[in-house]
Amino acid sequence: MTAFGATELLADCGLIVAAGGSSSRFGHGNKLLMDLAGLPVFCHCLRAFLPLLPAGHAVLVVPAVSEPLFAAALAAAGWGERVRLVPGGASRQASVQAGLAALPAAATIVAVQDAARPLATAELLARCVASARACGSGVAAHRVVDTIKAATAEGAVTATPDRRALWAAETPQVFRRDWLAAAYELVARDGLEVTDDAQAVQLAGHPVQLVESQQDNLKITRAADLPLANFILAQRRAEANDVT
Ligand SMILES: Nc1ccn([C@@H]2O[C@H](COP(=O)(O)OP(=O)(O)OP(=O)(O)O)[C@@H](O)[C@H]2O)c(=O)n1
Ligand SMILES: C[C@](O)(CO)[C@H](O)COP(=O)(O)O
Repeated sequence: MTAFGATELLADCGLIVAAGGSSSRFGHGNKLLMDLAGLPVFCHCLRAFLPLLPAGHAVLVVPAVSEPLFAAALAAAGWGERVRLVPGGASRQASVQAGLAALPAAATIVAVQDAARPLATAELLARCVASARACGSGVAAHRVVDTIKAATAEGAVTATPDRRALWAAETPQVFRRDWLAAAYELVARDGLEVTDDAQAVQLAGHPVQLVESQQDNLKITRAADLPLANFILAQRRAEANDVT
C-alpha cells in the first residue's frame, strides 16, 4: 500500500527534487535545511513521494558546497540509499537538467519537484503522473484569485480581461521524459531562460496540461513562509485526527 492508500507503484516514474538554490530571498541561511515540523524542509516532499517510487528513481539536486549537509540529512531520515545526490547548477533549469541526466533509463515519466514546496502530497503527484501518462504532461497549479497586473511605463495594465484563465503553476510538474529532455536541450541550445519546466516544454511545442492542486502547496520563498507552512501542516494533522 502506498503513502496515500493506493496500491499502484509509479514504476515508470523518476523524481527530480530541485534543491540547488541559494535561498537569497529567504535571507536566513539555506531554507531547505531549516526545520519544518521536525524534518528539514527538503525532506517533506521526499517523505510524501518516495513510497510511490521504485528504488533508484529519485535524485536530489543540491549545491555542491552543501552536499555533505544534505547527505547527512538523508542518512538521518534513512534515505541515504534511496536518493541519489547530484550537484546542481547556477539556475533552476541547469539543476533540473543535471537531475534529468542522473535518472535511470526505466524512468520514462519524470516528475520535477521544488524542494521548497514541502506541502505537496502523494495524491497530487499521482494525479500529475496519471495526466502525463495520458497526455504527456501534468503540471500542478491553482487558480489565481487576485487580479494580476503587468507594470508598464504607462502604468499598470490588467494582465488579461478574463481572470478565470489564469493559473499559478506549482510543482510537481510531470512530463514524458522525451518531451522534457528535448525541451531542455532546446532552451540550452537557444540560450533561453525558463522559470519552470512547463515553460520549456511549451517552448518545445508540446501541450501543457494543468492539474488542479487541492491543497495549499506553498513554496517556501521568504522567511514568513516557514511559519505559514507549519500552520498548514498542523491543520492537516488536526483534520487527519478528526477523521480517525
Ligand atoms: N540553481 C538553482 C536554483 C533553484 N533551485 C531550486 O528550485 C526551487 C525553486 O527555486 P526558489 O524557490 O527560487 O529557490 P532559490 O533559488 O533558492 O530562492 P532565491 O531565488 O530566493 O535564491 C527550489 O527548491 C530551489 O532549491 C535549484 O535546484 N537550483
Ligand atoms: C517552478 C515554480 O515553483 C513554479 O511556480 C517557480 O517557477 C519557481 O520559481 P523560483 O523563482 O525558482 O522559486
